[in-house]
Amino acid sequence: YRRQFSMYPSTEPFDTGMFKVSDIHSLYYEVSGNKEGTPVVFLHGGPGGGTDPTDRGFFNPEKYKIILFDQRGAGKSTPSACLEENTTWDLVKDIEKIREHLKIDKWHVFGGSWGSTLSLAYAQAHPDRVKSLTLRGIFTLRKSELKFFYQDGASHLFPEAWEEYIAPIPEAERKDMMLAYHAQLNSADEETRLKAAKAWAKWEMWTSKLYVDPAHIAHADNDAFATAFAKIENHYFVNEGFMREGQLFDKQEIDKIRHIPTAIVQGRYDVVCPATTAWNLKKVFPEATLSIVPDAGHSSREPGIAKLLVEATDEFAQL
Ligand SMILES: CNCC(=O)c1nnc(C(C)(C)C)o1
Repeated sequence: YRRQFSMYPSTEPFDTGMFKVSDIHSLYYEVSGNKEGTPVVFLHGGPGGGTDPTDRGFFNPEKYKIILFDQRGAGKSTPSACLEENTTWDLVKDIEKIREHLKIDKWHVFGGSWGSTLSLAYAQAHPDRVKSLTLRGIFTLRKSELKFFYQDGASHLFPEAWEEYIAPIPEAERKDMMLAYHAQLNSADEETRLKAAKAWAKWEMWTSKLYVDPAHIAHADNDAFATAFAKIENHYFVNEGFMREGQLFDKQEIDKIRHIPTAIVQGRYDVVCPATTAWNLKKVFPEATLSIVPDAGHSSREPGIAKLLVEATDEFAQL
């Protein structure tokens, strides 16, 4: 099955639930695959993107106990799109709370885009809990990365989509798009919030694949998804991920994880999280393997990216 489709079939979860992690937040989680298998936690992107049942397909269900959860305010977690007590470090604590709740000692960690950011932050905070790292579309929220995607960079490759992205923002405010969107995404006016959320989400869905995928773009038409995705992403980005610039590359941080078996998979034509960040990571973390997929953009569903991600998890399942 895998040889033909790269990814595994999604098997139904044998455990799902809502797990209270603070006075405000409860997280949706699910466990599928092999109850006695080696555990892996999937960290979704965005932030605020939420999980999809097909995300289980990156892992052999006969070998892995597969844990998916929706991060604070994302997907089925409640309250939806809530920005209170929602920072990188709250999420790192949540991952540990879920690990303890499920009585797991150590687990594999898998994350793409924002999920790669959170995977690195979690592993550097708790290296003794991480069996391996599978990372895709490396994103570390440095100013240059955010500027390229939201202010001046990807805009030169997708001019028609860029015009739609800037449309809700008055000309006078376009010199700082993230800040201008922050005002509209948090407006008291619901129509303003929703219009901005859809335009923000649509920009990312338009640019996530090498070949523009109308079905992917259609995700931005879902009010609840667009609102959570846009509000939470923008909140993290205007706060630069609640990290020092380049923190995840600091020598004392990287040295905590250089012993962990790590696979990096990066699309050559990823315009959301360009390859320069994956290259920067490889330079400070030479023990990690880096595969640059010649015919792929950002999405984990690009055929060349999905294939290498599954090859990595197949290999790590033996650890
Ligand atoms: C800048 N955000 C990139 C990211 O984490 C991301 N891009 N798409 C997603 C979803 C697939 C979760 C929608 O996440």
